[in-house]
Amino acid sequence: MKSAFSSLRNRFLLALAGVLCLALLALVLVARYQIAPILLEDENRYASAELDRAVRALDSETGHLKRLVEDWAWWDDSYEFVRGERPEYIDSNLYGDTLETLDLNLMVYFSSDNQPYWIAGFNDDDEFTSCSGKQPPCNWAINIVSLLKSKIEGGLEEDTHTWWLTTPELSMIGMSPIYLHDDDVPPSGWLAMVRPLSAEWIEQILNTTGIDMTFSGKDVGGELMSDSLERLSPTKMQASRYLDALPAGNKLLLEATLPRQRYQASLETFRFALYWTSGVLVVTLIVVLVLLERMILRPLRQFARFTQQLQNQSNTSVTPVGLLTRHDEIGILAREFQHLREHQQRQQSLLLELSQHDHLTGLANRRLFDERLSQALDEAQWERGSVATLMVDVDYFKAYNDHYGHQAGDECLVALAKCMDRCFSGPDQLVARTGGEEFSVLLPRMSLSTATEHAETLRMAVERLALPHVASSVASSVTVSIGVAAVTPGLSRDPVEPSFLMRHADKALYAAKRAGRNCVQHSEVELQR
Ligand SMILES: Nc1nc2c(ncn2[C@@H]2O[C@H](COP(=O)(O)OP(=O)(O)OP(=O)(O)O)[C@@H](O)[C@H]2O)c(=O)[nH]1
Repeated sequence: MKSAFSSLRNRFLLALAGVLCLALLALVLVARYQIAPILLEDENRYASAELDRAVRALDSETGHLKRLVEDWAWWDDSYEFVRGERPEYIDSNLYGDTLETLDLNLMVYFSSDNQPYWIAGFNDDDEFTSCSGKQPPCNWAINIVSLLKSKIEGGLEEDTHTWWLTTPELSMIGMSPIYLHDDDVPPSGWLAMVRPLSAEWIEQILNTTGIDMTFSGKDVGGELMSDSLERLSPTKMQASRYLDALPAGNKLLLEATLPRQRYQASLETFRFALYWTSGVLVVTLIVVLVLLERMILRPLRQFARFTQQLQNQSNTSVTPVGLLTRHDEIGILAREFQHLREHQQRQQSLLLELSQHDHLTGLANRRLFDERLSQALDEAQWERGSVATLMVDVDYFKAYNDHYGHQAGDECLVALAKCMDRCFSGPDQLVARTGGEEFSVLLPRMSLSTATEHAETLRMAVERLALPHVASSVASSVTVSIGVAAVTPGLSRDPVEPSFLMRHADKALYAAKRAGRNCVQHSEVELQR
């Protein structure tokens, strides 16, 4: 688990996925708390506008009834009829066909003292009756007549009035004062017409408006009722409006079932945008990951592999060219790393040089001499060859220092070192400063006699240098004593140790010193066979 999160790619993927989820959550929250309320508010306005449209259609219907009732009420014959001056009016006008043609189920004439003068209409059994208001056959209309009478007595401000009626059946009422056509005389009574909201009438309204509506009467006890909207399903909603109606306390309830396609279409558009946005975000995530992999992670892994190679294998691994030639930050990192590595390699070689060489003469030091002697002995072991060594010591060097000074002593040592280097410049031959004024020479693949000859050559070469040494008891110039030893390791039962050979060379040097100095002595090496 820990290693999964230590991966840059996994962490980046996780971070991007988190950002993606947050973005989607933000979109959903915006949809829920910003867009959905706007869409619902828009739907409310749409429902209200549809109700207004339905009400305008109903107003148009009451307008028709108003004009109809005015036509009759402002007819001179009607005026004379309610005054009792035209009894033939009944037979000429008030019969069943007339009401059917006019879509009415009741006509009531009120006399000027607000008493029902004549009633014509269809009773509960749908039989046409026409009678004086006080006669029993018209008792079926008593309730509605008394309702209209109370309206007239309550004082009507306008000339013509329309109302909705809820009982005994849903109807609309139109009333008008009865006037004489062209004389400016007071009205003589009232004419009321009642038109039922028949199935045919409702169907016609539905066709005209295109709105699916139902009508019902409600006794709300005079309460103020406001519009309401109920969302029945994702595709349908029901908008309701209460219209003033008679008798008092009643309302005509208009319920319109409306489609929700506006809301659905907007929602669908938003969903579409949401899906596309999500898709684009996911594609962006994938593209970013691919770019991250190609531009950053892959070169970083290559870089990491290279540094592992440096640790595990060798220091000679080459920094991949692809990394060095990049122009971005990874390229800068690779180049800086390369510079650091080169600097480190230079420091390393310098340290190696310092650790293996003598700083005064530049010759190899004892450490390097011992290493190379050991290698030479190993090789000679397999090749069955011999290895020779010389030990060279400056004669009376203390006296030289005392006489010429330490600085001159140093210069003398440097001159001797150069001389020895010149004498032993063959392959694998090595001259080392192994002590203060003591030098050692490694001569691989060389016998004791040849090495002794070379030692003699060196001794004479030093003499030829003719470095003045007035404090010496052996000569007027600087001289050296040389001890020579050689061994053939292949002849030995056990491996020959470097110290073993050097002990013999030291022994020979000691012999040369005892022999009066400025001479060469060699030592025979006896091996355990
Ligand atoms: N100038 C100089 N002197 C050194 C250096 N290293 C050692 N010496 C001197 O070399 C001298 C060696 O003296 P000894 O060991 O007594 O040997 P010697 O005087 O040469 O006598 P024999 O070896 O017996 O001939 C000492 O005085 C050291 O101070 C060096 O790097 N520079």
